Amino acid sequence: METIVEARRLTKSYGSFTAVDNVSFAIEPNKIYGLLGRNGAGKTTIMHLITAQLFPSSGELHVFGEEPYENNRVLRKTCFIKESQKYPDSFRVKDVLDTAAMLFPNWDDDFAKRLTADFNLPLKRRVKKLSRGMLSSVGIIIGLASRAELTIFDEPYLGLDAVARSIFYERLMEDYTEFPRTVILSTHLIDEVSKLLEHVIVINKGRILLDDEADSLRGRAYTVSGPAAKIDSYAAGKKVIHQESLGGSRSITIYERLGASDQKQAEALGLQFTPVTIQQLIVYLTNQSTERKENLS
Ligand SMILES: Nc1ncnc2c1ncn2[C@@H]1O[C@H](COP(=O)(O)OP(=O)(O)OP(=O)(O)O)[C@@H](O)[C@H]1O
Repeated sequence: METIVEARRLTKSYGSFTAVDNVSFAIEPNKIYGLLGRNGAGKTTIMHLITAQLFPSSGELHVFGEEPYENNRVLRKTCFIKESQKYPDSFRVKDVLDTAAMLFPNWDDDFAKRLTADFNLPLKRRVKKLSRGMLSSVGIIIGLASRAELTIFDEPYLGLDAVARSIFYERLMEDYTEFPRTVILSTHLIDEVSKLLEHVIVINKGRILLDDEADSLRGRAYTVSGPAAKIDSYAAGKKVIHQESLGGSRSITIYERLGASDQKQAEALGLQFTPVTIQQLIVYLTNQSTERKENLS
């Protein structure tokens, strides 16, 4: 099957500021991607490039094998749900859903109705009278019921409570299992979504910091803790990406897979291991690259 998005040396500058800097990546079909990174990293800019709302300054971008600009073949297969989507003032929830039904060829009206009930959305209420969280659920319903081959959610849940967010994750997983498609999810709630993600792309200051399968990232680093002197001797020659000390104890996170000989060495020293979540890994790596750049400048 064809690659859904292919970016080669993609760059987007705003005046003298480069928001997306020479990035290359591929989005494969029928996978859920996490597009992650700190505020201002360049995630939304990348999503706007993919959905033809921005032109690249340089580099190549193909979506469904074609350039996306003013290309209806590409755009009708794509659904982009953004944080603060605006709807016409006169529209009721029903009008918004009816309009979406006309735009997306794979739209499932029954599914949209079930989701509307799940999120307790009043179909007849004017959109401008909805609460912040309700407005977010309108976007989520459109993103799910569109069943677009490429569905992109950019921080879709401003104001959405924890129950509604978990409904979103459950419905996404159920529907994706039955109707596989490509989903890009950009969020800061990494722990919450990490079970859904199959592939993770981390952007940092406009560049790609990580681009890997989620399963592979799960074992990529580990934390080891114990008395400071023993930890220091264990850390020698290893790539430490984070450390914390409290009294005479120290805990360090090592950016390596835990090999059998490391495990033996740590056990001989009486040290304790804990796994590192994807969220922790990203926090440590993005902090580290910020610190490194600040030290160099
Ligand atoms: N139209 C614009 N003109 C100038 N700079 C811009 C413009 N749009 C975005 N930027 C800058 O580009 C950088 C990347 O912004 P972008 O919105 O892509 O980040 P993001 O990763 O989506 O951040 P967040 O997680 O906060 O939404 C930021 O420094 C932002 O200020």
